[in-house]
Amino acid sequence: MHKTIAFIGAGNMASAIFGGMLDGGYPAESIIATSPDDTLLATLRERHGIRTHTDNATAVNEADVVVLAVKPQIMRQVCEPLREAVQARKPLIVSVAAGLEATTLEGWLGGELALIRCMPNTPSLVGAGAAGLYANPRVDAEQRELAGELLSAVGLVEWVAEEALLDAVTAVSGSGPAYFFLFFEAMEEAGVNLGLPRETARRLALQTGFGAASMALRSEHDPAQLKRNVMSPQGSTERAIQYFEDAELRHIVDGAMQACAARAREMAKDFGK
Ligand SMILES: NC(=O)C1=CN([C@@H]2O[C@H](COP(=O)(O)OP(=O)(O)OC[C@H]3O[C@@H](n4cnc5c(N)ncnc54)[C@H](O)[C@@H]3O)[C@@H](O)[C@H]2O)C=CC1
Ligand SMILES: O=C(O)[C@@H]1CCC=N1
Repeated sequence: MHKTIAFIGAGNMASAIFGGMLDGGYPAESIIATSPDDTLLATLRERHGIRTHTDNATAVNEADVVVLAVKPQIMRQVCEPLREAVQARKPLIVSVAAGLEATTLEGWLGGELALIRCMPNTPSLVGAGAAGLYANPRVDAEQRELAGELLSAVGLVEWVAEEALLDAVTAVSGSGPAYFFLFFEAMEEAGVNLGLPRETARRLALQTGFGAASMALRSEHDPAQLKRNVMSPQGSTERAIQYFEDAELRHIVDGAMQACAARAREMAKDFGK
């Protein structure tokens, strides 16, 4: 018997998760999505056959698991009206919101709850997600297993022991897809500058990213060794890697990820009031 999962908010992240779950065989009738946007909900019903509601409390009343997937900015105004429904039913709560702390969410939802904070990413849509999960002390072993199972249907799941580490997960994998998309954009542009047709440059860059990640995931060698294997002595790769090192790419990556994690911490303050 599949648990009924209600996604409160049916945007990019929620649809990436339930889209991946549906592809993995999760029954459409066990998934509910909510949004104030009727047109979006009609599209989701048509495309996926899932159930939808414009009223969030109605969805909570039917759910075993409630996934909070609205923007952090509006989380409070979405959670507070759900107090009664949530406290009556006590479903497992899973928040995918960046920054917002478990105790803040419990407060908005009217008191102590089994709550899992999850930092997923959008490649969940193609079953290649990577998510960091933190369970508050009220989550029991069965709920932990359930959340792990749901998210592992759409990719890698890594549990973290301390809630604060979710800000680091945000910097690595939550926001990470955007870094790679930026890199692909830059590689495509450079390929065009070198004379390739844009579509060719794009396909080659994307396939190379996919190939490098697939290979590294399966290899017994670490990425540093795999990189050295591509660098023939006095060859072309050596020049490119030297250019990256001289331009302090590692320092740039570290700075960008520090900034990302710092913003996640700030968001807890800005939107957690
Ligand atoms: N986009 C990403 O790559 C990631 C996003 N997240 C988190 O996921 C959450 C959602 O982000 P996105 O999906 O990107 O945003 P989005 O803007 O695509 O989706 C938000 C959805 O909430 C709906 N919504 C607005 N008001 C609502 C209400 N009162 N009740 C129910 N639904 C309502 C909107 O219709 C929209 O479909 C955020 O908290 C973000 O921090 C986490 C990891 C990655
Ligand atoms: O940019 C954001 O705030 C969200 C969290 C991780 C990815 N997107």
